[in-house]
Amino acid sequence: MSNSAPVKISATDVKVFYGDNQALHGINMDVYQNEVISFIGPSGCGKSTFLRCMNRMNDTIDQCRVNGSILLDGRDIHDPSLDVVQLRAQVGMVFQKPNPFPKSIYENIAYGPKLHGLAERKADLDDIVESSLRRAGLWNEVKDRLDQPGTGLSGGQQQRLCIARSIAVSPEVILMDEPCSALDPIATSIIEELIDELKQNFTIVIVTHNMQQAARVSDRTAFFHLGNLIEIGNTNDIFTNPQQKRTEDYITGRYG
Ligand SMILES: Nc1ncnc2c1ncn2[C@@H]1O[C@H](COP(=O)(O)OP(=O)(O)OP(=O)(O)O)[C@@H](O)[C@H]1O
Repeated sequence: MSNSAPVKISATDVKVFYGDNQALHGINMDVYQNEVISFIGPSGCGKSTFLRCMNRMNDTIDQCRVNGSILLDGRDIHDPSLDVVQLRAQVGMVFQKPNPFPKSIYENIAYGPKLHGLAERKADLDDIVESSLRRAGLWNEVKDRLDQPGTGLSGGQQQRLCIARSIAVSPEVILMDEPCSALDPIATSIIEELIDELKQNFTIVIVTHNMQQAARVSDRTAFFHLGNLIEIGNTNDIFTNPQQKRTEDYITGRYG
């Protein structure tokens, strides 16, 4: 990934507190448009907390306080005039455990576009449902059973349904919090291939515990430790020639 790509998200001195416990100690990071960037680091180092800062999902957690600045396309996401529902459509999120709504496959995808007024006619909605499922690589598997419950799909299919659901509201960034940790190796490799295709159109930030996955899918990798960003760089450099001893210790399995 060339660092000449436009900056999509710019975080400056981001600090996060859960009550008295400080989880992030001043994170500075630019995320570039159409890159895949992985966050790695030992459990509890703040990867998910920082990911959730990017679409203000931490607002939903009691006691959680975020300081610092996060710009999306140059605009402060904490600006009081910003519509947070709109922000979460622009910066979508896919969670560790697939979480389809208890509705039909069709309704899982159609819900967001209806909420955001993206389709005036049923035919427009049908188009969004089909194109989202196609882009998530799921259309052929579900096109004959769109009226059946999303929860009846396999785990890997459910995760692709959740990715399709986030695509349906035309996001620019997709945040993925360990999206494959509940999936078997085949479903995992399908999602990894999908990430590779999605980066043509979206910026993707992924938290993963699986270092091989970070190495396979991401252009850049960021290593976190104890609430600090220790090192960020091209994935190949981070894995073959890390500049910081703590990064090297982690990727070589000396701790964590
Ligand atoms: N909802 C919460 N309430 C209180 N403290 C929290 C909450 N979520 C995270 N924390 C704390 O913030 C710190 C960072 O947690 P976070 O989940 O961001 O780390 P992580 O690197 O994503 O960990 P993991 O890899 O285990 O998911 C930890 O000390 C954790 O206990």
